[in-house]
Amino acid sequence: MVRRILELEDGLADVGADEDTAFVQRLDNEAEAQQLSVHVDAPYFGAMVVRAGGKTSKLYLGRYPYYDKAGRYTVSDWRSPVGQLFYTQDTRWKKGEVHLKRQLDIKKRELVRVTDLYAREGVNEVSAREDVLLQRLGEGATGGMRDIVSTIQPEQDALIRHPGHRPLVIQGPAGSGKTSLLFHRIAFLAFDGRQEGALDPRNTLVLVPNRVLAGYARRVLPDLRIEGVQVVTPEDWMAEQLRLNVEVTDKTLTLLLGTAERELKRRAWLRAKALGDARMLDVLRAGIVRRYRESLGSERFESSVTVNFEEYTVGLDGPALSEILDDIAPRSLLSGLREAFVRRLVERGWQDLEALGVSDGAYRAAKSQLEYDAAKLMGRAFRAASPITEVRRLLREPGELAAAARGILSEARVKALLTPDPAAYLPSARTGSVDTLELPLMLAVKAITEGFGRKSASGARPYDHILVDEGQDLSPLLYRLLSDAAQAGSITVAGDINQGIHGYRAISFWTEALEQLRTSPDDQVHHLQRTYRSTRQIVGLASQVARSFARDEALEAVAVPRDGQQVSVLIRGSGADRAAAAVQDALKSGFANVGVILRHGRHAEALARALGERDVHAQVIDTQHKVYGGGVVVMPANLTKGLEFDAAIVVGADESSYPGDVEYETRLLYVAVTRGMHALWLIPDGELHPLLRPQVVGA
Ligand SMILES: Nc1ncnc2c1ncn2[C@@H]1O[C@H](COP(=O)(O)OP(=O)(O)OP(=O)(O)O)[C@@H](O)[C@H]1O
Repeated sequence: MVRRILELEDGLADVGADEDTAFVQRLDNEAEAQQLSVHVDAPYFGAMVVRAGGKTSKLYLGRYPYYDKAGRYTVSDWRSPVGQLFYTQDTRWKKGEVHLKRQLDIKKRELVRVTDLYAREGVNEVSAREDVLLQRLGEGATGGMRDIVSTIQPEQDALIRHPGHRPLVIQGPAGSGKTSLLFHRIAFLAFDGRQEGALDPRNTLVLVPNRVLAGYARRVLPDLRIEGVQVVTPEDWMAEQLRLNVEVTDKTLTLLLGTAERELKRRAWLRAKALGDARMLDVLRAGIVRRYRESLGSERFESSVTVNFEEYTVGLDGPALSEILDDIAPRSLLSGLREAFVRRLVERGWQDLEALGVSDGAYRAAKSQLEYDAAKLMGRAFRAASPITEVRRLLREPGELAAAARGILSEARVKALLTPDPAAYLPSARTGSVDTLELPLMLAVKAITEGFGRKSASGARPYDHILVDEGQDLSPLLYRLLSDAAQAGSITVAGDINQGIHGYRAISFWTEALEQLRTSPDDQVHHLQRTYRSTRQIVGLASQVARSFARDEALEAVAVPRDGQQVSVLIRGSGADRAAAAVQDALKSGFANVGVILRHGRHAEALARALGERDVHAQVIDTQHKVYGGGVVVMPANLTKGLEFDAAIVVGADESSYPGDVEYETRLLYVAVTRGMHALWLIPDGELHPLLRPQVVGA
């Protein structure tokens, strides 16, 4: 390959013939050299001997395909149908049979290791695959998400290749490869050899819980050769759809964590649940339609066109206009009620004009007059209120809200909805803010009135595919909106119901998401159980924490058989001394990426300063606006969601940091202790958290 690249480059300087031919030849050579250059360091990772049509041949499998013109050195794409044979336990496919599957570990042009995954002589495929995997998992973290192309496991492969237009919901414990799987799924769906047709990555949307994770995960995209994917947080996506540039608050969470008053907390919880109910879309639509209908009652639509010096007038009275409104209201959200109303009015007006004898030749002139008059009517009757104003007005006017909600929500939900906001007394940002509970409602109003979706030259269009990471934290209402924002059934959701930290405003069970996304009764939740990130010692401890709040829906994690050092608990000395000692220990053990995880972002700076005084230099990531690029960092637990480190050091591994009776806190503790790949240090202030203490069996 190197020789060929050199040949091509030599040729670039001097290509004979006339100038046009030379130009085309040069482009060809450049393209070939470029195609080859990505292969040089590691051209393939797998080889297979297959027998098909009476012929035995050897084929290679790589990250990028390469088709040698002479046909001697062909590398097939990992996403191709033949690629799938490599990842699964299957040895037969419709065209023939596999005789050998061999893993070739190549690093920087050197063959490091050869492992036969399957040979007819009887290698145990399962254990050989495991050996390769364990080898890979023992390697260090990279500070960004890794591509797992060469070691995709059979259970992951099946999900990556799930049909693109069928909704897919994946439940998996921390470290089971959910985020990796989502990004590899985009690469698979974008593969141009797919029978269903490749999707354009620029038309896909990936939602991740925070901006730090978005940056971390985005780094795997170039390796997978996908470009233009929009990776954002749900809040940022909603704000962008609404063209809002304000701070997003979560007052309910502040209240739930900040008050001891049970009754207040109960009311805040129930109100938040009601606002996130999927049927709120119907409530809002009913409210808007009712108001529009009331205004239309006293309106009249009239439009006149002059054809051949003769004037023709059509008109519709209030009841006829309301009928049109009722007819279009239940339609798709994408285009919006306002535009659909104008379109229908124009259609209807034209029909009436035709009935009066207006000929086809006058259509264009008539249409633009009708559009003008329809827009004028709409301006009068449907006062354009921004989604923010609309939602806030509705939430302030219990009478109107109750009238819209009756018959749609249960009495209990209506009551919860009408509860004045228990968190209203909390201060808001001076520059203006919206609350995270309001955002999906505002987006719903926008969808109902103006439409929403991916922006394109011809208006809003559905996304080719939407992928959601940490999907347990989204509300049923948002799922309902997302299912309309994507092509039918083209949505993939991954998450861990045990890592859900926003129960008050999110789904409680996966079925609540599935109900909104399902296109057939066969669509079910898929479960992952194996976890790849951490050693057995770390997974054992994390499972202990998870058991305190585990849902039946989530299977307990099973660690791959990889051992590491025991989890260390540091007791003596000041918190900063112990944290500094742990970081130094980690670095000495060869761990380059070390996460010092504490409960609150507001303490991160002080801790980093204290570490600095002890000659330990750490970057602080205390807000979503900072980028994690590897090395030693101090971070609050909530921002570490989805990230991983070689070693994690949990500072404040105690009940005063994570109160045991608040599920939000114990779930956050679970997130914190599941971030380390190879080692974990616990640094409690006082006694170790009860959930982290060694369990005494049979006591
Ligand atoms: N097939 C695989 N081969 C090699 N490494 C893998 C494989 N699957 C997952 N991993 C590794 O396991 C780790 C966890 O993966 P990932 O972050 O995708 O899991 P997750 O389920 O999203 O975790 P969390 O819920 O904690 O965010 C990563 O280091 C990833 O590279």
